[in-house]
Formats: sequence, structure tokens, C-alpha cells
Amino acid sequence: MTTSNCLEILLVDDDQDVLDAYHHLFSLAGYRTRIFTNPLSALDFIPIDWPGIVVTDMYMPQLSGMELLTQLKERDPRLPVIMISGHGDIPMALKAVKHGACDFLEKPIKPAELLALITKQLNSRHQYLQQKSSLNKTLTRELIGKSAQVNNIRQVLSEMALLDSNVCIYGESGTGRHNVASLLHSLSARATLPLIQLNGNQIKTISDIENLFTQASQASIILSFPELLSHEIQHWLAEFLLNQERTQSKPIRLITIFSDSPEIYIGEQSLLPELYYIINQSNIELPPLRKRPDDIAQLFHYFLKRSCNKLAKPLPSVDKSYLSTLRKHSWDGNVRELRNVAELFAIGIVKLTGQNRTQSMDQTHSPLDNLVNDYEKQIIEDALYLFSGRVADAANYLQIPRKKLYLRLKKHGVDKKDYKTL
Ligand SMILES: Nc1ncnc2c1ncn2[C@@H]1O[C@H](COP(=O)(O)OP(=O)(O)OP(=O)(O)O)[C@@H](O)[C@H]1O
Repeated sequence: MTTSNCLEILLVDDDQDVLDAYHHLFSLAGYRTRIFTNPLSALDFIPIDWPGIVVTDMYMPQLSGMELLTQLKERDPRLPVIMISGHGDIPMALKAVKHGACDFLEKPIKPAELLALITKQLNSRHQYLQQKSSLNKTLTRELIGKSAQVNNIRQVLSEMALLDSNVCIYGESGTGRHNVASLLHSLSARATLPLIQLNGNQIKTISDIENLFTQASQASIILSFPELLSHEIQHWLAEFLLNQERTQSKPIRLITIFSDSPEIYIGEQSLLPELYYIINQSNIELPPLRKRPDDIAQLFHYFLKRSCNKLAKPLPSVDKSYLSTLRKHSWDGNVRELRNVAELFAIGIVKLTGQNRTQSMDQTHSPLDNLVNDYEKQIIEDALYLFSGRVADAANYLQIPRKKLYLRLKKHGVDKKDYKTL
């Protein structure tokens, strides 16, 4: 059985005799067919990514072939649709192809010609669906989350992966912007070519950027924070990218990363509109973790399992009340913070609750002052951990003056440096 035999051919024609003739022809060639005399029923039948192709007549009373084509393409732009007409009408053929028909045949049909076309389209549909299913598997494995937002990002990524457009990714730090950018590269046709990561504040002169971009031929480049480039360098970059478009050669695919919607930077005049229009051929917003709480448990289990595997430790059980604590946390550090919490959990340190400490305190029956001290120390440690040892941020988070926090650090013997590496 060839690959194309696994798929179906959906035939639409209001003339039952014609349908029977096609059906006979395709069955003899070993293809499975489905026939519809009413195009509206065919529309109802076809879901997105339907494993097959459509062959339709042009003139039908309920819905014209052109309208059927338009509606099918709105739902599934990649679905191959072959149009057949009794009238040799060149403008109509051109219109059909413009609306996405993969071919336009004129009656009387030459069976060998139709079969050759069908075989070609079934094979390319098969290839596309295989590619999409492998993309979806990779995305489900690498982009964890079950929220509607992450489902949507996976869908967008599977579409973008097959294109080669410049993409803007924006969101707060730790939301997974670089993860998504790397996925875009690894799913693209450039996957075997280099992926270069640059930061806007590293590029100081035109010759810096000229060297980087001209030497990086065929690569994907992830450029974080292009708004930090001088206007002169942004202008150079816009020209470089425009030139690529004009000459239809695309040595570089540029993926840019922002902390906020790029329009904000245009408003602040740190990003040139001329650069924005060429880097923003598509964009992806990564929402903060607090806005997609449905992802928290799944991400936590994913990171916990990964850490336990790395450490060759058995997977600890996670009770429901802890998962509910995680769900309620504000996650200012987004997925990165959650990853750190899961990694600590794997080695028995339970962050964001008094759980580990309370257990040891229960055993020693500490007096009240010790309990309070201990609890204060843990809250401070959690804040330092959250802000990677940055005292000013931790003090701000705890809503106490910085000086007071320093005094507390001294009292509890806590060293901010210990949190820098977490
Ligand atoms: N949905 C996700 N599924 C699996 N891992 C994720 C997901 N989102 C983020 N991560 C992981 O979380 C960590 C932080 O993500 P990433 O570095 O991509 O964040 P970022 O938004 O680029 O922030 P920064 O620019 O500060 O690095 C990485 O280890 C990344 O692999």
C-alpha cells in the first residue's frame, strides 16, 4: 500500500453519474473515495487537517465550487482542492488558483492526467500531515502547559515552523521566550543550521552588527531587546532585512525578543517603526504564569520529573494542598521560578510553604519565639531566592526598608550571595 492510499479523495458534484464514474476510476487505481452531491454536506463533513484531498465541480445549485473552495480554505488553508469545470474559462481558472485551488481541470477529463494529479496531491498532503504530526509531538514534549493560551501558542508555532518569517516574541522574563524562539528554529527548515543568540546591549557599532549578520549566513538569529540598539544600528538592520526581502534571498531568519509589546517601545521612541515592520512578520505573546494557572501543576510535575531523573532519585509524591499553594503563588519569576521550586522539591526542599521547616520544628517542640524567628527567616530566604539574592528587590517585595532587611539578614545569619546561584 502506498502512502497516498491511506488518505481519501472527497468528490463533490451534483451529477450522480459523474460521481459514479470518478468513484470507479479512483477505486480501480486503489484509492478510497467519498462522494457528495451536495457541497454543503461536504463542508459539514471535513474537519481541519482532514486526511485527504477534495475534487469538486464548479457549477452546483446549493453552493458554487468557488464558494466551496473559499470556505474550505478559510478553515484549512493547506487542504488541496482540485477544481473541475465544463467550461474552458481562463479567468475563472486563474481566480480559482488565486483562491488556493491546487489545480483547475477542464472537461472532458483525461483519466490518466487526473490520476497523476490526484497521486501528486495525495502524496503532498500525506507528507504535510506527517510533518505536522511530528511537529505537534515535539511541541507537546517541549512546550508544556494545558491552558488555552499555551494550546494556542502550540498551534501558532506549528504554522510558523513551516514558514520562514521574522518573528517577534514578547512577554515577561522567565515566561519561556527563549524556549519558544529555540523551538521555532529547531522545527524550521533551518534546524541543522546554526542558531545565534545576541543581545541588543552587546552591539555597539554598525561594524559589530555588519560582521555578525554578514558572517551568520543561513542562520537563525535570536536578538533579545532590539530596542537597546542605537537608532543608527536599527536603521542598518531594517535596511539589511528589507534587502533580503527584495532580493528574495533569505540568509538570516530573525527572531526578536521583547519584554513588552513592541508597540510600547515604538511609543517610547526606542524602537524604530521601520525596523518593527520588518521584524514583526508574525508575533507571539507569552502570558505571565499567573495569568495561566492551569499550566502550573503540569509544569511543576514536568520539572520535578526531569530533576529526579537527572539526580536518579525516586519521584516524590506531591499532595493536593501543595499544588494549590503553587496555584495561588504570584510567580513573579514566571516559569523559571517554578522550575527552581520544582528542582528544590526534588532534593527535599519545599519552597513557598513552611512545610520542611515545620516538620523539623514539630520534632524539636521549639518555643514560640523560635518558631516566629524561624518563620521570619524562611520568608526572607524565600524572597531572596525569588529575586536571586537582590536585596533591593526582596525588600520591595516584603514591603520593608532595605536597611531593615539587611539587619534581619545579619540577625538570621543569611548571606545574600548564597541565593545568587539558585
Ligand atoms: N512551557 C514551557 N515548557 C517547558 N519548559 C519551559 C516552558 N516555559 C519555560 N520553560 C523553561 O523555563 C526556563 C525559562 O525559560 P526561558 O529562558 O525561555 O525564559 P525567557 O522568557 O526567555 O526569560 P529570560 O530572557 O529571562 O531567559 C527555561 O528552562 C525553559 O526551558
